[in-house]
Amino acid sequence: MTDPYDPAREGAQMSFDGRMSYGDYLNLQKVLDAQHPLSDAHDEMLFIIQHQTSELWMRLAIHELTAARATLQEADRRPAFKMLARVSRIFEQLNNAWDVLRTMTPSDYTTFREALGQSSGFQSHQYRQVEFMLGNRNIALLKPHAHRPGITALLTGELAQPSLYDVALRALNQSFPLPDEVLDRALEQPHAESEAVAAAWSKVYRDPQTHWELYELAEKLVDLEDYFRRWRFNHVTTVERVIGFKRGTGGTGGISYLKRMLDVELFPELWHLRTDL
Ligand code: HEM
Ligand SMILES: N[C@@H](CC(=O)c1ccccc1NC=O)C(=O)O
Repeated sequence: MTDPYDPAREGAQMSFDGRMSYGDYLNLQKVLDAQHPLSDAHDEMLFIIQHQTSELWMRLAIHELTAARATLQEADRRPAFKMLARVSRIFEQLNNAWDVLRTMTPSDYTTFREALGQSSGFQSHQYRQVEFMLGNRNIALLKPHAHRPGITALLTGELAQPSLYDVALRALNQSFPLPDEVLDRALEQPHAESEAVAAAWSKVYRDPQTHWELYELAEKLVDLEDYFRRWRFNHVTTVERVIGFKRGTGGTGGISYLKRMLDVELFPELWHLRTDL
């Protein structure tokens, strides 16, 4: 009989007493100890993990968007493109994750929906931060966080900073001067569509060779919004599939609210210029 294969013979480290191991580095004890279903429903674990993993990916998206926004204000903007491409891939990842959640039927969900009380993704502060960073700003949506001063400060701080699109427009302004009302807008509000901005981006798209960096930036933004729209669509479709037209636990009309959000345009000029090219 041969001895069982032992990776230690070729040097695998097998002793972690006093040495940092995989779980230590990743703080797995904390992460894997954070799932506490409130009911006996089998599918509640799926529901919790689906949301927790989404929040982790959003954490990375915020990290990347923060760095991309800073980099777009530097002399060499190109490293930002890689970060923006990564954010699109994160949304692709979140989009694919709906396939797992879709295995939960309305019958499965109703077994634990009541346990959720009035909690809802509507109160996700990371999601709200992503929306605010991308420029979909609305001070009314700070209210669910009023009881958490730290989070309110974070979101209010976000509304005081230029959005990703604002910094892109400042870059555009260096080649095609834009009106003051575009550059000095009230930051806590969403960007208002502007003909001057559309005209400037159109010039970029009519001569990409000359304006390659702006062209690349514009396409990275369109790509990002494209994936973000798919997330919204997957969400509303899953919601209709699972709860139909019931009101949301967060108190909104449910499908009616989410359908309204499908109309949001983050970078309107970049979509509208295409008709006239
Ligand atoms: C069965 C699954 C789900 C159902 C039935 C559902 C339902 C809803 C409903 C009805 C709303 C509207 C707000 C309200 O509650 O009144 C909402 C908002 C929201 N949900 Fe979900 N959701 C589901 C899964 C998810 C997942 C997996 C995420 C990922 C994090 C998520 C994130 C959000 C966010 C961020 C909002 C706020 C959207 C906005 O303000 O534009 N939801 N959801
Ligand atoms: N709004 C959902 C509940 C829900 O989906 C939810 C509840 C708690 C934590 C995250 C959730 N996900 C998205 O809204 C509902 O009305 O059933």
